[in-house]
Amino acid sequence: MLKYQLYINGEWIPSGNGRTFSVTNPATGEIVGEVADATTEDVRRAVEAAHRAFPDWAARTAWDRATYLRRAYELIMAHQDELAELMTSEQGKPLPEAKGEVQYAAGFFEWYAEEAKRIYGDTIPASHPDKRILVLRQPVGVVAAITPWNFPAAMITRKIAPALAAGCTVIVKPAEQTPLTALRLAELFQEAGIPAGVVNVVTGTDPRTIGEILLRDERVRKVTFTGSTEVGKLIMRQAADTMKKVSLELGGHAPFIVFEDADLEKAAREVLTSKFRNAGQTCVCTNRIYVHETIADAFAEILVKQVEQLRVGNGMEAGVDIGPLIDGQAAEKAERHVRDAVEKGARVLTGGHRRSEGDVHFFEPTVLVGVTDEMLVQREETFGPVAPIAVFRDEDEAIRRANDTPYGLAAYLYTRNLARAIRVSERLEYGIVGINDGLPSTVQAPFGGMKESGIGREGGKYGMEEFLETKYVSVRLHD
Ligand SMILES: NC(=O)c1ccc[n+]([C@@H]2O[C@H](COP(=O)([O-])OP(=O)(O)OC[C@H]3O[C@@H](n4cnc5c(N)ncnc54)[C@H](O)[C@@H]3O)[C@@H](O)[C@H]2O)c1
Ligand SMILES: O=C[C@H](O)CS(=O)(=O)O
Repeated sequence: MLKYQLYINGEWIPSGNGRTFSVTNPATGEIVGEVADATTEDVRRAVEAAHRAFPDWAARTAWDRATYLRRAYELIMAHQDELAELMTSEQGKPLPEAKGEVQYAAGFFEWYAEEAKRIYGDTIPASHPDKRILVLRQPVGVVAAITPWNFPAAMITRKIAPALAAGCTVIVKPAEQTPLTALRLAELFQEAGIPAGVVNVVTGTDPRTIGEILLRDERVRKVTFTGSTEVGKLIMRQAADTMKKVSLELGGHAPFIVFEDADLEKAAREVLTSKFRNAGQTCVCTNRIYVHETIADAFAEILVKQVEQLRVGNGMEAGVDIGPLIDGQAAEKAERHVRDAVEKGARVLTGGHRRSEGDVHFFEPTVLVGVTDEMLVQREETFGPVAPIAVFRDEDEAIRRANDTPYGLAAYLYTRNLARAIRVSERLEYGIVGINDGLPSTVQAPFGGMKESGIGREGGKYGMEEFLETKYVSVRLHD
């Protein structure tokens, strides 16, 4: 069983009170790790370490910082099999998905090792002959990064790679369900030679208190949070007291619109990819499927055939497509959404059953038809393997219903009509739109949401902006 301490100021140290907490495998219920349960003093020590390390790290050249990021990329890739198994053991996703996430996570270090060298400023023609105008881009400072359990590696590297590239230092607080991957990554950052205090990892069972300390400390100049909209709103309120910059990657409720001219087999494949990745536990998973009324029955039949090929089980086993849900609450929510839909008139074409034993919770991949917008599944993020199909009559109706949600993270549509694809993608109120593409996420593109799905973007050149301040320097030339 893996045992980890806190990683603060380049050292591995126990919690101030020696307390630890267990990490369990959601597929078996077995304890797979024991990690330190940080005290308030430990968190303050991490902030102090990041604060002290910042001036030197910020003063290094971008080329110097880039060498560390590149080495981190190479180390993550060299350990991808080990990291994938560790991830599956604590989060449950099938091993091939875990390996894909590790490669995706490493990709942010590869991308930002290059992007570090392209943090350009400006000179602006002055309106006064004796003045010169310079615009500098400088690192924000100490960053607090709070991350979720569903992507234990990528949600960390998508934040800290640009932060380090910009010259910031970071305190990472991973989810209590999946700290092992974060701590193994910290070992690799240490091996890459990233200086003490530049990256710090604190783990704990009291995220509210840890968050309050990080948000209250004026030395922390930026908080970047990925998680539920509810907690994101709290973080945003807390950040106001010391005017921290915020990046919030929050909940989603993605619609997938299948138009009457779609290739039904291909459209069903894209819906399947988007809906059932990580057992439906991704923020960009399709949550609502709107199918044109003329093709709804044929589409549902094809989707069911594809869904019934999916194998549910322990993600460590070859051939498993759907791993366990993270906990009993997740299984209860999926069950509640199916029950509510059926009570209000929906029909289950496949799946619909929870398989729970002790702390282990599986949920069959499920397809519902006859879904209407009054049902919970159409109003709340399911975060589970439930695919509800509703029908629509025309394009305007589909767009109106797709936009009728407080969320605005990802949306999808399938059509072979180019004009319609562009027209609809422009009218969808979402930060990410997939046209005939159920898996748009990639390191070089901006990832993020509108409305209550968040603020800011991660990935690509846009992700660097979140960790930079813009400084205007005016120079008067005196004789
Ligand atoms: N937009 C994205 O990129 C993205 C990515 C992954 C997950 N999510 C969203 O996250 C949710 C699921 O993840 P989750 O269950 O880990 O979310 P969560 O909000 O419960 O937890 C996220 C992180 O915040 C911490 N946290 C919890 N309460 C806190 C508090 N009061 N103060 C400070 N930190 C606190 C947790 O320990 C964890 O590290 C879903 O809604 C999903 O859509 C969004
Ligand atoms: O759950 C949210 C992640 O951002 C998923 S993705 O792999 O980036 O699409």
